[in-house]
Amino acid sequence: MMESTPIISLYWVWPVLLLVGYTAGTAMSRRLSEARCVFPVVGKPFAFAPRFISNLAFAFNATNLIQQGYAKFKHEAFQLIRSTGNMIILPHNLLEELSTIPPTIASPYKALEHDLLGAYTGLDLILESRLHHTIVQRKLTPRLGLITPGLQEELAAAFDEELPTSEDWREFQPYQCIGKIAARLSARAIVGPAFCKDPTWLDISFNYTENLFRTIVFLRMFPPFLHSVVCPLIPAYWKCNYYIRLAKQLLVPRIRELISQNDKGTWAPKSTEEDTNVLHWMIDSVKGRDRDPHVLAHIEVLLALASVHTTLLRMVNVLYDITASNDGLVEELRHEISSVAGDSKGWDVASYDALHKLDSVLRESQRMSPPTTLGLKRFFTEAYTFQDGTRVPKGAYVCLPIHAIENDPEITPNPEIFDGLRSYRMSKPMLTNQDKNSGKEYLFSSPTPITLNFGYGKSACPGRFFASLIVKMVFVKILTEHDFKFLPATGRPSNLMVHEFLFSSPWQRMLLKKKKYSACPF
Ligand code: HEM
Repeated sequence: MMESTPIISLYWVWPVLLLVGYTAGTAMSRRLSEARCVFPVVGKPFAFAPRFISNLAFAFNATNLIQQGYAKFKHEAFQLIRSTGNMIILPHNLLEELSTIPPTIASPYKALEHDLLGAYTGLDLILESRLHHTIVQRKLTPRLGLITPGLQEELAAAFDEELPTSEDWREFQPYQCIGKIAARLSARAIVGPAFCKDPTWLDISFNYTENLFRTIVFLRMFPPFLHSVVCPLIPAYWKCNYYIRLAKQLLVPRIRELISQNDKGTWAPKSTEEDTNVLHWMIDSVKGRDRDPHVLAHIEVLLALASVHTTLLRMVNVLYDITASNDGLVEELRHEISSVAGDSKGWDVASYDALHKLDSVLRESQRMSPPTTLGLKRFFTEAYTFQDGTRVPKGAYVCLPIHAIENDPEITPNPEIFDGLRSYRMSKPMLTNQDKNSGKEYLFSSPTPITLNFGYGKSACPGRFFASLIVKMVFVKILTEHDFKFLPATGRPSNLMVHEFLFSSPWQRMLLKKKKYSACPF
């Protein structure tokens, strides 16, 4: 399912394009962005470094540059340079105000579309349709209890098919195996049982994202005015478009059929296993321009983009983090699962909510290995002056250094140490409280002023509750049915950092064996 693509096929073209692009781009874009902002620039390797050198420095060293900027300008804004324009990095104290500026002025989705080069990757649909957001927020999240049994069934089948089942130690590649499991879990919720085992859908839902990131990582090496020239030369770009076409071929006939039945009043989703999925809810609720089978199929691909690799990254990192911790954490998590299972009559969505220690591990893992080191990304469609006088010009791309904030020793003591039960210890005194919301601010799925990986405020990730559920599901299963360890003489692999993104090595191997007796509660 997961192929590796050589990004560069016409190797001689690249040096020529780089040279032409950078010569022109340096002059143009410096004039465009630096002149408009008064904020200090961080990340120039030397005083008169041309823009392309600063862009390369950002591509290969972004995390350190952001950290340096944060250390130097903690309470004021600064700029970082990348090929697609300068970024204004705001100080933490502007978080509350930034998160309440209406999207018509500070747009999160224009920033996302800009980041993921929407015109080339198909992501520009999010500027026209917000259905992917509303459907997750209004339909999927309130129905997590309803879909939990189906997800558990899918997970059990995926474990049997994708992980080694031997009771002796066997090598496996966590990214590859868990990638397939994450794709199947997301598929069960997004496209439902009719398509969730379909190899074509699983291929699309995994490889569209892989190729999207290959395209943007490569394209961002070039100034924007060269993107339309460079793009057709990148195989990953063709693949992105191919996967969107393939998704339409696969899903459109079924969507068309259901829309027609829905229009005639002969079909509406019931509470059956078959109908409990995002695709069916969308068809039933969508109106106007979005009621187009091609748009709906495209939105399905965007939902796979939003959910598969984000949850995969968390699953793989949690596995590495708990394997690396030699303080009895794994046993403590197993004990928590068995005591929650023992205390409750059945195993349902509430049981996952009761796994406070596991929740704390997820949150700590995301603090140390987030998907991106920058967050609260906003594109300003008009100039704006913050209450403290910080002025952002029209057309500015603005964000917060969330990884630096969360790992600031003044906010998180000993931030370099993975302390799986850090949040659990803070929430524990409140857990006995009768108030259901008590301790909620320490949850993995709760954005707070110091935990910003899901965003913050109204535009925070609507899929975070689903993400929390399926990551916990995977760990309940793996902890109760398997033992795992690193290969001899190896340890926790480092994260791969490119631009502001953190990736996980796809080739890493570990050892896994199935326990003789399963204590899995589902
Ligand atoms: C650990 C996993 C995940 C992380 C870290 C994550 C993170 C984020 C972040 C940072 C945003 C942008 C928030 C902002 O604008 O400030 C976002 C948006 C979003 N996420 Fe997630 N997410 C995760 C999982 C999911 C899942 C599983 C789904 C779907 C079921 C999902 C669906 C979305 C959608 C629909 C948006 C809105 C995009 C837009 O505005 O166009 N996410 N997510």
